[in-house]
Amino acid sequence: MISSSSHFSSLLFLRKLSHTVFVLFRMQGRWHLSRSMFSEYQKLAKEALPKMYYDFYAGGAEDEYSLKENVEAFHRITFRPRVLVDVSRVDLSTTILGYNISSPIMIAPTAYHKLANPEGEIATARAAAACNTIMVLSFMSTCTVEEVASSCNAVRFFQLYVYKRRDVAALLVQRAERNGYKALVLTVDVPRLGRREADIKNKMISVQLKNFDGLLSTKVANDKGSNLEALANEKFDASLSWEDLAWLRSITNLPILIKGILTGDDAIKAVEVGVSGIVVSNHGARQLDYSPATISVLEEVVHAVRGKIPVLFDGGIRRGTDVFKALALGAQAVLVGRPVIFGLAAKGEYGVKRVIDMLKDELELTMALSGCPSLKDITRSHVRTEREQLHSML
Ligand SMILES: Cc1cc2nc3c(=O)[nH]c(=O)nc-3n(C[C@H](O)[C@H](O)[C@H](O)COP(=O)(O)O)c2cc1C
Ligand SMILES: CCCCC(=O)C(=O)O
Repeated sequence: MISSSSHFSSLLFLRKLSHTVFVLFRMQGRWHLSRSMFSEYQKLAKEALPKMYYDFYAGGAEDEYSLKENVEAFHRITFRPRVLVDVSRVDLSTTILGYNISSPIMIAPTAYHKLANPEGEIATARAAAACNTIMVLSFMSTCTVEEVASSCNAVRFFQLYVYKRRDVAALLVQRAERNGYKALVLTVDVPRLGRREADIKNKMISVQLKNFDGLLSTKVANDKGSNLEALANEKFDASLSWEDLAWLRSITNLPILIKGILTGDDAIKAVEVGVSGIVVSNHGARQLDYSPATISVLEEVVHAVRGKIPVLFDGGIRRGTDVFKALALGAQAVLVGRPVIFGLAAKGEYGVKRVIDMLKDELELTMALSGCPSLKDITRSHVRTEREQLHSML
């Protein structure tokens, strides 16, 4: 059904498979969603994608307990807002490893963007540049390190998996360094791939990745289950350990961040081996099911690190209020995974930009309503965790 209004040149009411009704409206030659909520982008992505790809992007490991918890644990944290603070200007800008970005919302490394949109990681990188934020390019990207580097001037970090073929990892690190990537993000929570049951049922494909052309084959084709799982279990080096950080440091001058820390103990080890930062992450609940919701362990990690290195955070960020909560509990910035992919699948580069802008707008409003004109004004006492709520009832 199409109608028009005095405000918008045209309106399109859509009734989705679920019971939600929302409105697409055309303004200044572009289509916009009336309520640009994550769930609406997720629905659009679901409709746009073949089931196999949607399930790969959306899914988690086994019972998907952690997948739900990553999101729901945020719902159990409430605010302690302050009033009568001048919030006529709210400043979201920050600095990560010395790079200025417009807000503390970065793009997490996620594999296979061309399965979501033909432009793949190039579209995502251009959106990152337009939003003036940092994109972490996945080791398993479908566009090459060089293609993404030459597509835009976004500050880019490179995520690293270490294959048994260490020479391949070393070569990719050199290529990233040569092409202006500013840091390495070593992902440490995939000695083997988690059991993702939808991918097993769908026989998820594993395509040849251009980054590895002439080096090794990443294409697996059997019909025994997830080809991606077969690939990871064949190629990834499950012997990788803390000692190997010395090897990594010996082959690069880039700062190294470790992604996949969930305990204070491991955070202390990360500080000891001299990395430049850590990312508190359970890999979007795709690896070890029943690992804790990441927001529930952030504070433990922050305490262990004692301000020695920056702590970044990912997992379950769907709203600006979630970003605020993570910052209040000590994160320097957050990374978002699925929201970016759903934006990309629904509307390409524009969709990624919209998703990031939506989170930024929501964060700005949350800061204004909590009495925080800048990020440094956000403190631990602006939130109330579930534990604190339970204590106050005793
Ligand atoms: C489809 C998909 C692919 C991913 N691929 C990678 C990857 O290649 N490397 C990596 O370090 N993390 C990968 N991750 C994990 C993300 O970097 C991030 O930890 C997670 O998505 C954050 O949770 P969120 O999706 O709830 O924002 C992937 C996550 C998803 C959903
Ligand atoms: C084989 C690894 C695939 C990318 C990844 O890290 C993920 O799907 O979570």
